[in-house]
Amino acid sequence: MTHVVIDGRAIGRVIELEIAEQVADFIQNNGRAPCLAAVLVGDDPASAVYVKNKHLACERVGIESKLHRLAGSTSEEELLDLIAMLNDDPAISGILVQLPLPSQIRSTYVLDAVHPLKDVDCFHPENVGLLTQGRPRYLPCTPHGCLQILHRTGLSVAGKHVAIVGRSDIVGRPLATLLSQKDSHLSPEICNATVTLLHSRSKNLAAMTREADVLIAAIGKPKFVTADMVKPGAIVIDVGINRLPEGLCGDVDFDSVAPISSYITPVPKGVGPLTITMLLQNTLAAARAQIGL
Ligand SMILES: Nc1nc(=O)c2c([nH]1)NC[C@@H]1CN(c3ccc(C(=O)N[C@@H](CCC(=O)O)C(=O)O)cc3)C=[N+]21
Repeated sequence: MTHVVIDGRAIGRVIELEIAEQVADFIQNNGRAPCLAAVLVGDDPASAVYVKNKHLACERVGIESKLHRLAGSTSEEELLDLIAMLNDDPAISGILVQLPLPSQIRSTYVLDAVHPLKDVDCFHPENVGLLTQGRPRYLPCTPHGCLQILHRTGLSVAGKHVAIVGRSDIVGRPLATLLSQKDSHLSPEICNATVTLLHSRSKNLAAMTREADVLIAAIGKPKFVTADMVKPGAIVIDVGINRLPEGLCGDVDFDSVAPISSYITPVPKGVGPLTITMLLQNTLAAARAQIGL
């Protein structure tokens, strides 16, 4: 079967052009640019790459970005103090606390402390609640990236069986919420899915993934999804980013799965770049929200 390898980087660049135009309008009307504050605690090399990619993406669309680098030994209280300062600073539109945080810091406490209007990750319970009720303030970046990939490739999930492997608060669960909702802000084709949310305790996992028209892998296990788990002709979206000695790889065994898929996202240059593009969109939305737009 012929399959299409979806170019997430190219889709991201198209959306960036749209965002750049809106950022230019915002600057013209308000005399200043939206500004993202990124907080990086410790020196995890992968986190450093992501934060740098986010900074470069902000530059491309005209969003300002300020990086706050804290030592790996930073206390929860010190981090909360910084967040309180960023919450109160009218020059800051959005706040991103890069995960994972060092073990002495309780992520939940810290993420709950970010002002809901500045919560560009959509991790705050108020924003998760709004999302769940179908009236989102912000969409979480990686799930939104997956929706955009489907939408901009002209694919549909309406009425189809979507299997998501992985129930994380950051990807799997919000994605299941969005895809199964009655309405979509993007298009009627990107909602109304029948969603199966699979996880480490699921029995007969492969039997269920094989039933899926759209299979989304977000479990953080390198090459977990193999050809025998995929229905021929399925759309396969790989959210995983794993660092192996031989390089980056996703949660899908690309070489065996690609030939039986109809559409598949690669790693890198699949969902990853879209995650960052959607962060830019949320930062612009946050800047607007703060001036009551
Ligand atoms: N508060 C918070 N928000 C996040 O959104 C968040 C986070 N913490 N912690 C880590 C994960 C992971 N994540 C990625 C972002 C960009 C790429 C990305 O740019 N990927 C490129 C390549 C990157 C590379 O070379 O490593 C690609 O797939 O082509 C990947 C993964 C955001 N996350």
